[in-house]
Amino acid sequence: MPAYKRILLKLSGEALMGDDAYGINRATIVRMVREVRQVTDQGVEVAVVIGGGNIFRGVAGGSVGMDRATADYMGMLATVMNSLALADTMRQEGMTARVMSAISIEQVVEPYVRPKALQYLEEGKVVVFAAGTGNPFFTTDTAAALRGAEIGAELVLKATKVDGVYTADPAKDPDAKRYENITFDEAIARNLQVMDATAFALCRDQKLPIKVFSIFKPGALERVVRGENEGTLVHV
Ligand SMILES: Nc1ncnc2c1ncn2[C@@H]1O[C@H](COP(=O)(O)OP(=O)(O)OP(=O)(O)O)[C@@H](O)[C@H]1O
Ligand SMILES: O=c1ccn([C@@H]2O[C@H](COP(=O)(O)O)[C@@H](O)[C@H]2O)c(=O)[nH]1
Repeated sequence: MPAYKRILLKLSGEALMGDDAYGINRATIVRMVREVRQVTDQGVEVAVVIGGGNIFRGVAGGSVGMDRATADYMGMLATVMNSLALADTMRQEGMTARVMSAISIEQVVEPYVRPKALQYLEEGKVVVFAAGTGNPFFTTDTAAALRGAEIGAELVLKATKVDGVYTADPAKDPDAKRYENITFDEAIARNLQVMDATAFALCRDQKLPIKVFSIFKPGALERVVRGENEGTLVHV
């Protein structure tokens, strides 16, 4: 039995690369979509925000010397590409998804209109929120917190490359220890980089809990949705 009726799933853009150096790995995106299908099949309403780190980030190497806002708009466009790929893969897997963009690009995807998004969710369609918040100097983690609050999600699920929140970046520090749960205040005070502080602060203020877990661990998403012990819970 699912423990939640409506969730906001933040999917790592970087994880989409799989073992490739760049872009979207076909087998990886199909695997991710099948994980999502396991929870939509149980009647859970799912909205998705996907990152753009597999293509472009405003603050990454490829943007050195660029105007920051311009680079950030490129990053937002990268998330539109990932959103289109995700929705199309969902279609191929027999699901119905709608992409809604925070920036105007109407020949490609429909604009984000909150009541329309709520209608799609009530109809059982997956809604993919593209282009982050629509503003430079933000991230898709903050977009996940924002849209999660707007649609009344009960939980934000951050599906990423690591299996929870650690005392330090586990990709860099082999001695890092994983938290089972941690408060927003502690995550912000310790400057834990798994999500940005803006996203943590927004979720804290809206009392919207976050689960951080690995997108590479088969069945982990379904276990989180069932309320089982998986990943790290960040809470008020
Ligand atoms: N304290 C920490 N605990 C867990 N992970 C951490 C921590 N500090 C840094 N990280 C790193 O943060 C990464 C997740 O953050 P980030 O949002 O950059 O990734 P993502 O979700 O894969 O990105 P995107 O969707 O932007 O492509 C992890 O892969 C991990 O290496
Ligand atoms: O609200 C937003 C969301 C994203 N951006 C830019 O896009 C890239 C990719 O997003 P990630 O969250 O890093 O995956 C990000 O680096 C920003 O450059 C944005 O400007 N505003």
